[in-house]
Amino acid sequence: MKVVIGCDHGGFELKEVLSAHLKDKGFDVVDVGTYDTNSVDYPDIAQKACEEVTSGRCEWGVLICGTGIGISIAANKVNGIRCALVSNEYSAEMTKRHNNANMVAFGGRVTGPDLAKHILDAYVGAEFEGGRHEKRIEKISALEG
Ligand SMILES: O=C[C@H](O)[C@H](O)[C@H](O)COP(=O)(O)O
Repeated sequence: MKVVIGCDHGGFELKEVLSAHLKDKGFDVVDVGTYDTNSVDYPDIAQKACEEVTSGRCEWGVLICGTGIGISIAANKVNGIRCALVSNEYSAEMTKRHNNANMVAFGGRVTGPDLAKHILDAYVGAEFEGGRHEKRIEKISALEG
């Protein structure tokens, strides 16, 4: 399965860790940058990564900035993207089960690498439940511009 990963300079180190982790788990990882710690603007990275998902080239994606906040806000402006900022395993699992989130965001300056890997595993291991959650997601889509 193809997945996308992207970060700004504040998320670069964690991106490297999570990208390697996803590859170890057998995912085909599309890395849209950034590729070093030079300063970049997270909305530009969010846009690139979201395009990989909305186009269907990637199934889902991971975004990382310093806090995870800016890049998730930017991603959630893109029609069709449901990006959850996650900092614990329960939320990561539930955002797949209930929100069918197609992107998860991390704060590279917030969440340590080992915890982040566990959080990502919780998301990867969960399944969307459908049912009553379908119509709620339809209502989210109806809010899109
Ligand atoms: O929400 C925004 C992110 O945390 C950015 O990574 C952060 O604002 C970048 O800050 P700076 O340019 O001071 O490294």
